[in-house]
Amino acid sequence: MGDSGLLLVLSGPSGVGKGTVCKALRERMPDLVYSVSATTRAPRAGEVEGVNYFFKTKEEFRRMIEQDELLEWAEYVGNYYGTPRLFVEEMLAKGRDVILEIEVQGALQVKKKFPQGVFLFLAPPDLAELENRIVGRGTETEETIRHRMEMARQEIELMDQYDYVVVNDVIDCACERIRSIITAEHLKKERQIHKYRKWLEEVK
Ligand SMILES: Nc1ncnc2c1ncn2[C@@H]1O[C@H](COP(=O)(O)OP(=O)(O)OP(=O)(O)O)[C@@H](O)[C@H]1O
Ligand SMILES: Nc1nc2c(ncn2[C@@H]2O[C@H](COP(=O)(O)O)[C@@H](O)[C@H]2O)c(=O)[nH]1
Repeated sequence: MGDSGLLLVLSGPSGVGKGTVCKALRERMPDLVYSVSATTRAPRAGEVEGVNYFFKTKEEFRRMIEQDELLEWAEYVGNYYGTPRLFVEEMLAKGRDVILEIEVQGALQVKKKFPQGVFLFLAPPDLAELENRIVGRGTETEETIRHRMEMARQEIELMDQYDYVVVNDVIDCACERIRSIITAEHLKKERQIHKYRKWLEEVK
């Protein structure tokens, strides 16, 4: 057992507010490292290469898969999304807490590879509010909104596979709930490390 950082996986349906809550959380917890994903989706207005995403062609993305450069990846509503593996591993090894903001198929892949991660499902107050948020963001076509809402219904069914469900009713409240979870997970980990060191001393 090393002193590596926590791997936090924030997941949930499109439009629930993962990006918004994650941004608020990072402002409150500046030491938290954000994992920038790779995607084949086209950049939205204002999105910056290397900040919001690493934008890739489908060929580039497939090459990343073949060369085992991704911790997880998924095809979501016609595009590929994935987490660059090396960056996450290096940051964790340095003892930094890393947060992934990813959809559900990818989160469940990470859970298989890295069960000691902390898996958080961000849930909407209800489906009508979820749809209001996706529509209100103004980034998707009607067709994509319909597809993302279909995905949301399937994703919500999987929420009991997560360690925590956090309702994003009010941004500040959701953010504080996640902050409390991170604090509690750190205390839990420190207690485990302490027990492990004590055991090592006893068997010396
Ligand atoms: N608690 C909240 N109350 C009201 N509106 C919210 C709340 N949280 C987020 N929003 C709004 O909902 C919209 C979607 O939020 P956001 O883009 O953060 O969702 P997301 O889960 O990251 O979506 P995606 O998975 O598609 O990237 C945004 O317009 C955001 O301002
Ligand atoms: N499995 C992964 N999902 C990811 C990753 N990065 C983002 N996402 C999720 O995809 C959908 C759509 O995102 P959008 O930016 O097009 O709205 C959303 O749920 C993101 O959280 C990733 O690396 N892996």
